[in-house]
Amino acid sequence: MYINISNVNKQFTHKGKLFTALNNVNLTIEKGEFICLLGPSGCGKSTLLNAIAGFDHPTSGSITIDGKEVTKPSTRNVTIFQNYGLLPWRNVLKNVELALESNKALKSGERTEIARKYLDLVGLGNFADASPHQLSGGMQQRVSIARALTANPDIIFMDEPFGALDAITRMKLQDDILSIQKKEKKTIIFVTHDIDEAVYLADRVVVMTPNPGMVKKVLTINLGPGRDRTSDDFQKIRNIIFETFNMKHSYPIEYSI
Ligand SMILES: Nc1ncnc2c1ncn2[C@@H]1O[C@H](COP(=O)(O)OP(=O)(O)OP(=O)(O)O)[C@@H](O)[C@H]1O
Repeated sequence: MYINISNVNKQFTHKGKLFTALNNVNLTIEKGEFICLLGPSGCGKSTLLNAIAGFDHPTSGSITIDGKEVTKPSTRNVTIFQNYGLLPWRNVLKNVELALESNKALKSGERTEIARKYLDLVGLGNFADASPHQLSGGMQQRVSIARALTANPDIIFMDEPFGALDAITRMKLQDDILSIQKKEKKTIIFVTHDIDEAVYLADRVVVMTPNPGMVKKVLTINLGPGRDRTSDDFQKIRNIIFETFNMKHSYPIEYSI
């Protein structure tokens, strides 16, 4: 067991009222797993992600990574958000190099070499000199993925990273992150409210429901790599998740071109 989340509760006080954002969450995650935290708005996905990443603390319960209690964010891990987080005054390469600037053991040339390797990996080798504003949203998110990988993290936390992208770009980036995961074998914890995205990406989907935020079901997705969104098995898993949310579609989703 790599990450252990044990009896985690999180309460917030809002306008004098106590609100339970996470109710008795128990979950273990193995090294190298791709985990999707899936659920509707307000079910506590980001709250759970932030607690595992050390940005916030549970009200009670414990979270350990590699046997150590999480008390603050670790430089061993990185988080990718929806809004890319690139510095507009730096070119693409310098944005990626940012991940290595605190590592004083590296010479500037070495930093550049590592950053270029990951820019190539995300298919943006030819855009090293571009400014972030010259790139599309999908390309900007690829730069932030390259920057995250450059730091050689143990865990990559992703909070709805593709939420601002159009459907086609989103599918392309889903494929990119899967092939990167295959090459780099990182542990990825990925927040989404998109059922198809979760079933397409995850080794396991953690289905969460709101009021109070809790884990309703954990589904192991045994579809292997190269998943087909239109296959019967894919639709079956999708239906199980819809049922969990009590909103099962009785008709198959249509695909028309
Ligand atoms: N700092 C805070 N103070 C008060 N309430 C909070 C705070 N952070 C989160 N909440 C509440 O906790 C609940 C869970 O929030 P959270 O952001 O984790 O949900 P989510 O599932 O990630 O939703 P979304 O998909 O909309 O981002 C929400 O009802 C939210 O209003």
